Amino acid sequence: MIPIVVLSGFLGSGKTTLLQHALAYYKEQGLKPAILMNELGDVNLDGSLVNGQAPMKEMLSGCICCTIRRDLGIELMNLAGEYKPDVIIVECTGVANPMEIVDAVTDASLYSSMILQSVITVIDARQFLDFVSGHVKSKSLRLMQDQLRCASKLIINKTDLLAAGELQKVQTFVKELNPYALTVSTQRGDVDRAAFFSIQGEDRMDVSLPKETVADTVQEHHHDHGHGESYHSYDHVVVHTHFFGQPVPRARFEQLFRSLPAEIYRAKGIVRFLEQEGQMMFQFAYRELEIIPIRPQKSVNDVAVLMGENFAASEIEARLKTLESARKPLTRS
Ligand SMILES: Nc1nc2c(ncn2[C@@H]2O[C@H](COP(=O)(O)OP(=O)(O)OP(=O)(O)O)[C@@H](O)[C@H]2O)c(=O)[nH]1
Repeated sequence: MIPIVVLSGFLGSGKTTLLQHALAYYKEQGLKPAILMNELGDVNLDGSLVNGQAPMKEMLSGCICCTIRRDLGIELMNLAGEYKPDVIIVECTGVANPMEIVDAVTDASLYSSMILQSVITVIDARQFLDFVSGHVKSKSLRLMQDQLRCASKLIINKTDLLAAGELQKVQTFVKELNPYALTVSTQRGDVDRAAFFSIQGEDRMDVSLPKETVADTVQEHHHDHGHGESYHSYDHVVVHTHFFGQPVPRARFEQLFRSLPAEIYRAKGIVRFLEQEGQMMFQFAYRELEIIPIRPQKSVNDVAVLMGENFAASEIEARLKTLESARKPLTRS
């Protein structure tokens, strides 16, 4: 039986950061992990963060729920067959409905030797608190709650971004929504690795979810897009991909992210700056921007992927284009 560990959590909550801890743990234990990543955009940037550490398959797409329903089981079996891993970690896109993933994994376990080990959900503590206290009006609160409810293990992450006293509030909300999960509060997903990633049988999640619950939730989250197939209702989520044709001025790039509309929760990508040599990876998660120099082993595109709720992609595109029209003054020696 190959145990399957599902990493769930809203866009930018810290799943890939947690995945790094999981990979380190399995390595220490002498275990061979494999990874299945599902990204919302059509470029997988998280993949480049874990490249080479474990065999990986990617499922890239726009309409993730359908891809998941159709292909997740097949991809899991391909991974199992090709690499004979000791454990498979599934990192789902931040807008995946975890119930559907649990359902797909349990389906796969019916006709192959796999078993759902755990569903680990990561929460961005700051974002969650803003959502539940109504500071941010969002359809995504419902999704966050679903992700939280179906977890067997819960990580309240990014506690460094909370003010004094706020952590307790988050913990109370979380406990109300899911009193059963093993719950910890962390910075950068730094959990007790054995407790969270162990693949011992006795630690295994009970997969016998009442079927009606799954069916109800799935049904509730489905509707017809008018092209013959049903998709879940998180279709208010917009993904915009922009490929940069040239380097951009760093200060204006940072300024653009400081002034993004609140509906854009998450962005990531690779960019070159006029003032600096080499490529940079940037990560924008709930209003925080990080920029890290990278040295990719193979050539990678300069690209920005932005995700959020119903934002005007054309406006963002225009702003990114304007950024690109800035030129470095020619210096002659
Ligand atoms: N301040 C702070 N930032 C964090 C913490 N954990 C992760 N981050 C940052 O948050 C950003 C998103 O983290 P990821 O691990 O890529 O999040 P993710 O859930 O994999 O993102 P998606 O795959 O896009 O949904 C990165 O810039 C991380 O460095 C934390 O505890 N505190």
